Amino acid sequence: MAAEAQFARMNGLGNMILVVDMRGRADAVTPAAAIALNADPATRFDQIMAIHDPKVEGTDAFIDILNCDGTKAQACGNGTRCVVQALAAETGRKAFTFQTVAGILNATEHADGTISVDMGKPVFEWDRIPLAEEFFDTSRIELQIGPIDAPILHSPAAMSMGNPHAVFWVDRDPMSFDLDRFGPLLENHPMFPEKANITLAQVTSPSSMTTRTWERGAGLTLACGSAACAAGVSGARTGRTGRKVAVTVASSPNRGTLTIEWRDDDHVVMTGPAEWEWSGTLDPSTGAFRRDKTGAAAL
Ligand SMILES: N[C@H](CCC[C@H](N)C(=O)O)C(=O)O
Repeated sequence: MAAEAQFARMNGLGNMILVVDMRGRADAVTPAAAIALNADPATRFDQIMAIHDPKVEGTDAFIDILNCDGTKAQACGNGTRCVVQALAAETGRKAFTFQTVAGILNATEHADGTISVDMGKPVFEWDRIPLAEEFFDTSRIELQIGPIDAPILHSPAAMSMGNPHAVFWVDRDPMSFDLDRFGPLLENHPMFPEKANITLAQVTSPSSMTTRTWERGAGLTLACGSAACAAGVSGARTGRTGRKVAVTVASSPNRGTLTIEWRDDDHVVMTGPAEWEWSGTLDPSTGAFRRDKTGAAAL
């Protein structure tokens, strides 16, 4: 048993997030705790964002990210917005700098409550995504699913946003595809030695698209922020869209939208909402938890 840690159940466009306050202590949320928390309907989640004391000067915190199957993720856009909202509510500050295993992220809460996260630079080199095969141009890799002469999904754009992504272009609503069937096959395809997050994207105008994602380590989620970044960047990279797009996440409640801008300095900035649901305390080694009685937004 470990000392209890405060946590908040939050969401970003429906992407279910547990923000856990691990500051001032040396232990970590264990994979076993993640699996136990995910098994309880009250705390079922897509990602845990564990806030640790900063490890490098100039950052406010180190963020450890776990998927609901207990594996680690290098990036989580929706979860990062949740962390910003929780820390902004606690401190009154509006701007934060975080360290993750994927690098340093700057984030800001705006006056209207939306949050922008600089998700860093996209990575296109095949061996850094990583892919199992060498591709000079990863904006359209050879990979398909379905009958060989009439593939259902084919030629995705591959890239890393800190975590690996494949974006398949589709010409109808992404909700009309059996992503629960294709998702696991593609996530675990030998092309992706570290697996991949699989997104279907329908371009609806030069400045808008609709997406749906099968997440590595989490399956079908209501929304995935880093996938929206990957789709936005891939749209611009392949000439389908401009560098600023409204990404409607088809699977999210009310088909919510994230704004993705691939800036001229190569950084990708994601802007969208975060929502606090309730708070409690948990044991980060076992996942045993208690819900707070108070209704106030807090960690
Ligand atoms: N939901 C997250 C992505 C989690 C990524 C994770 N599934 C992985 O790369 O293993 C997001 O909003 O960006």
